[in-house]
Amino acid sequence: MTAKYGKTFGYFDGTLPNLFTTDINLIKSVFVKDFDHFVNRRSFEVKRKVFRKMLSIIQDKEWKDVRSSVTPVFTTGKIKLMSKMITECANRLVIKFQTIAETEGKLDAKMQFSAFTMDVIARSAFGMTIDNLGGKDDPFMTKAKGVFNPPANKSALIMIPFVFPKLLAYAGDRIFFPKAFYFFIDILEDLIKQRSNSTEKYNDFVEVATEAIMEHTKTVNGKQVPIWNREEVDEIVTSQSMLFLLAGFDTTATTLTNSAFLLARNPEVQERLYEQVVRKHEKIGEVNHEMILDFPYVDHVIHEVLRMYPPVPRVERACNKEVTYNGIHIKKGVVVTVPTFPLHYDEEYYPDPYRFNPDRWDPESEIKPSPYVFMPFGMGPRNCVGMRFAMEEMKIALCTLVKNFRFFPVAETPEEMQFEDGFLGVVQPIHATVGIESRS
Ligand code: HEM
Repeated sequence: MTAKYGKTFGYFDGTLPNLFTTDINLIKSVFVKDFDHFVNRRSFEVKRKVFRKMLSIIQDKEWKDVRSSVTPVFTTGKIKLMSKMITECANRLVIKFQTIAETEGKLDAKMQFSAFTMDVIARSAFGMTIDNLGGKDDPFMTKAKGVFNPPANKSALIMIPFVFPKLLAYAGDRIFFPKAFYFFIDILEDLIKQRSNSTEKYNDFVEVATEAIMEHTKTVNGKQVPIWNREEVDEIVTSQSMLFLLAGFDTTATTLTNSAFLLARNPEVQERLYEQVVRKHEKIGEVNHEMILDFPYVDHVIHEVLRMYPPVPRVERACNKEVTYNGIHIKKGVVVTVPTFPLHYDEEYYPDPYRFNPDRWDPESEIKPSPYVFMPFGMGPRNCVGMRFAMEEMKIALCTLVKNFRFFPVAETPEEMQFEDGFLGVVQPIHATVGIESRS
């Protein structure tokens, strides 16, 4: 579409006017400079308990209050605490991959990385350690499939609430919130009840988020009082933990899958990363938070994976106050959408865009892209709140795996990554099988 109509053009999503753009100046204005005109995404009428409080759905002042309460969960200090648990999960993954390397010699990357990210989320958001994750009868994975890849995603009907958002409260409710959700919500509600009677320290998302949200105060008659009562705090924490699962599971699993694929297809990048991991490991002694702290090459590799295969194909903002840019008048109610694939493959911003080239992210590089045209995590004050956690998780997982294993293409590995059809959600890689051998 961008090749045919240019960087900015309009169309209707049903009744909803939508302005598509990959124009750097328009992106900068909408997502950063004039954020107060574009605070929300398109609005859905969600009435269900828990879902109605999710950060991605709530709007305006309520969004600002919850966002500023959840943000402290992802500060460096808190991430450092949670990173110990990520390292443990990555070490468990090594044991599993060792068996796979010795027996099958190839990896169903999407399945294995889904089990890994579920392990991390189960521990950090659900306070649980699960044995046999990724096993055939593991309920966490079975229910997660019901949530992430519902059969309805293959039907255009799932677009109804997007095209007619006011209908979500009625028509789309069942499609969007399948029963599998309640498996996770029940676990969270039980966990929060148990925790309220305990003094133990857990250092996980539920604990850190509860503390941060309870600390959030407002001024009433010159006094500081909590914004939310205990019941509201519990609902907000349950919502954000569910959203953690929704927003953090498939996106991270997909990016790790795409990384294994791109490393298998680009052995020179993989070897360079391996050599640098080994050197760092000799200094620090293990793959952990300290090791990945000042490690630019692993950053560049993951940036390039996210550029080539951004898991979220569209990022949007709804205009709440009209504004005009260079003759383009944007009225209240218009949705501005950035399609991430066309943006990340625009030759003006990324020379030789089909080449996997982590060096383009080197600060010394002549072709280093502008931050305003890189949107795997969205942009501006409403960008992905879990970005730092996701980067920590992916860096620890990649460094741990590259240190222990070598990925390579096998007969099933496609020349180029193929993606599933679907109307919503994360861009799903298919045929993501890669060969794996142990380095020891
Ligand atoms: C590779 C991993 C991930 C990718 C590519 C990703 C991508 C995105 C994108 C594109 C958005 C929309 C941003 C915008 O509109 O500007 C978003 C929002 C969000 N993400 Fe992520 N995400 C990832 C991991 C995570 C994780 C691990 C968490 C939770 C810990 C998370 C929580 C959220 C939340 C809560 C929002 C809504 C933010 C708001 O509306 O204020 N994401 N993410």
